[in-house]
Amino acid sequence: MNFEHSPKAQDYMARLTAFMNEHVYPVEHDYYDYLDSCENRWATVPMMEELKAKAREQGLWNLAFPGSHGAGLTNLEYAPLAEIMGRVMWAPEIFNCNAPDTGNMEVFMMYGTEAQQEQWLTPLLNGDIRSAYAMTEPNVASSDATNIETSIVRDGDEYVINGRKWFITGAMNERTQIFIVMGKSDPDNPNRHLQQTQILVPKGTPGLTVERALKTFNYDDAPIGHAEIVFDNVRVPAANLLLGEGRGFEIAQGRLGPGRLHHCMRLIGCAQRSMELACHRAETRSTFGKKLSEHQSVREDIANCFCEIEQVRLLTLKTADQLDKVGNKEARDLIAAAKISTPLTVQRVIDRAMQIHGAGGLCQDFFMAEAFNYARWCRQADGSDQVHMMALGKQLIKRYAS
Ligand SMILES: Cc1cc2nc3c(=O)[nH]c(=O)nc-3n(C[C@H](O)[C@H](O)[C@H](O)COP(=O)(O)OP(=O)(O)OC[C@H]3O[C@@H](n4cnc5c(N)ncnc54)[C@H](O)[C@@H]3O)c2cc1C
Repeated sequence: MNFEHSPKAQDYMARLTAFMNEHVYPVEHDYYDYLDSCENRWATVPMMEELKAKAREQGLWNLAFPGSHGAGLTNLEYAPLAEIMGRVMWAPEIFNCNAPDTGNMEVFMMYGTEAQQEQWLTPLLNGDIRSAYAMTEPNVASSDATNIETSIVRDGDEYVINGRKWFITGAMNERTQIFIVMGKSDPDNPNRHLQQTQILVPKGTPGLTVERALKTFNYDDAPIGHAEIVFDNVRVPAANLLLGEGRGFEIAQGRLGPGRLHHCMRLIGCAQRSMELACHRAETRSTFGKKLSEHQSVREDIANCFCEIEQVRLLTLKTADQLDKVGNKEARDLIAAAKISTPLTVQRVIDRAMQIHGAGGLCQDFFMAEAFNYARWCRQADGSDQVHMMALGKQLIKRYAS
């Protein structure tokens, strides 16, 4: 096993770190100040557009795609880069590497027609528009995609869509132009994995309403956001179908391999930065006659942070390597293991770092509180922990029981 990053990855890591040091960390809080003072929290943040232009100029753009659409990095090479971006909550978008757009771009790459790619993939790759992926519904347990109730019904040359979705990331943002919507076109099909269909709904289509922004632990994640949206007799041309009727489940499965792992990679960046901040804090404040860093329990907390970060980083790197070598399907056990372990572990690491910071660790002056929120919601987004455990456990029992 070679634990060294490739020369190409090392080159990108150095350039990305330099970019973060020069252009991102110094304005990290300005970004939030702008959002707090602007009139529309869902509008484009001018600073973001300036940073995107700089990143693109420096070739730090579309780093997530192994193929010809981006920098041509493997998943293994991308992992340390996503970790570096994950150190600032809003940084991935600067490099066009943010969720859910990377996952949605992959959907267009894998399943889009040429016309769909030209209309939606090209502007997404250019960072000119944003996109949303609409599957989860408030009225059914959406962990089980076969529960989805939104209907997609053919009517002549069109499809008619009716349903309600929530937690749709990106739907609040003014630049989001396209919704990839999962619904049922054949609810009575005895094969419950052939009931679903995915279809493209452009923003502004009559009957599509963004009703409200949802918050997690009171974070609205502006300007991206997570929204509740309604489809009321929304009509789109039949050409907006993705892949074909009844193939929605297949697309959902294909979409989530790398996307799930990208969250893990970014979360490791959150954890690493939290640990580093905790070390700094512990060294610079004192209680009961000695530095915090000299108290045994503080050293233990920091040591445990390190141990746990190493564990999930190695797991994530191994999973990325397997994704490159054997693909999504064959690497699914490791993807599940990383998806189960990383958010929970990172949550624990950040929690320790917050504690070492005292009351300050819980407030907006440090990035830990928002990062904790991110780790916590990653235990639901892209599938609840329990669903991944169910699938992984089933596979393992099948493999080892006989
Ligand atoms: C911030 C955020 C952003 C999101 N972004 C998007 C998005 O862009 N698009 C989108 O479509 N969705 C999005 N989601 C939704 C996410 O994908 C769903 O929340 C997730 O799939 C779970 O569905 P549910 O919320 O309906 O939970 P339910 O299906 O109601 O599950 C509730 C709980 O039941 C338990 N459970 C379920 N199955 C099992 C089992 N087999 N064994 C044991 N326990 C079980 C688990 O504890 C689970 O948490 C987002 C969620 C969050 C929090």
